[in-house]
Amino acid sequence: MGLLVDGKWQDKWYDTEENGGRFEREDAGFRNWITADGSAGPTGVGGFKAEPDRYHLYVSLACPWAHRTLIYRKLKGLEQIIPISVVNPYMGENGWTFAEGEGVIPDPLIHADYAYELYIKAKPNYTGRVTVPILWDKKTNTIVSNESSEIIRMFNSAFDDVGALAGDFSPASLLPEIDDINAFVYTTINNGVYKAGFSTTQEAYEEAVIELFAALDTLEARLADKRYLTGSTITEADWRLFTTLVRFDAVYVGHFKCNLRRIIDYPNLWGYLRDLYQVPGIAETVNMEHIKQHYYTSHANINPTRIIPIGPAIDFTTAHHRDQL
Ligand SMILES: N[C@@H](CCC(=O)N[C@@H](CS)C(=O)NCC(=O)O)C(=O)O
Repeated sequence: MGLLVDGKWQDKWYDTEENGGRFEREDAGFRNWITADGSAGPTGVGGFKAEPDRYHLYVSLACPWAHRTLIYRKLKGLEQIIPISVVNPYMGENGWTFAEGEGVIPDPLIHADYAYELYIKAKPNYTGRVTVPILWDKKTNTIVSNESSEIIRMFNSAFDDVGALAGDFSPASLLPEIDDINAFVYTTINNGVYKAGFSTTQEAYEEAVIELFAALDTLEARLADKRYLTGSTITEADWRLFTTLVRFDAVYVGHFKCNLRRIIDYPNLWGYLRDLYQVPGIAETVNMEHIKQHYYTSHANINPTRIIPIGPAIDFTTAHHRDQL
């Protein structure tokens, strides 16, 4: 685990000392957008037109942020249009690597051993953390974006005229509501589990866990009479919540000490999670081996023995009956 400083790799864990033991996530460094006509998106520069076989996506199957992009790639039928590479689940002193392992797909473009090489190739003096997902442009040899929330918005519509499947998970009419839910879910849940797990003081940990479970309680109530977060259709808000929920009982309860309750203890959230998991194509994007291996072996300060628990035995495929709502 580390970061690049002026294009040089440094092996360093997150610094929580300045914020009373609190983990603070750094903003992503590459924020351009692929658009249908190549014009600039909401941030960054233009020049990234949606074209088949121009872009490459680097992901970790363990990472909840990268998982969002894999879900959209699947649902929008972008598999032929945007190929992927998959990093090794173990993130050690060199950060993410393409070291051989089950499920790893090496980098066909610059044949990188380490993900940080892609960042240096894109920007030789890059300073910042080396995170996945990474959306790469083969034409200009650079990173278009390393911000998952923006990559999924691109995947949602930019490729619609070049072979993507129909489907809009952030329709204009629901966008304000989706954005509100996203902001709440990001702070309290998506990033909340990390704030709990990476905190280095009791106070910071408790603050995060209490906020996290209050948020889960709120969503449990919301999902009592709504099949999905905004109502009867699946939106981006659901997919963004899904990638955290699907990891929760296997990893966040034990490894990140988010253990007031499990997702299976919440009848509505548990049914909702199974409902989303059973959407065609989604189960294939969930790799529980990579998920468990990554967390339990990569954070030696949290789990020094690197023992991976064998449980819990969870079955995401049982009937959910949420279609009756
Ligand atoms: N804001 C980014 C965050 C991505 C992120 O933090 N990914 C994690 C993996 S789950 C990572 O690569 N961490 C490496 C590090 O922080 O050094 C996004 O949503 O795309």
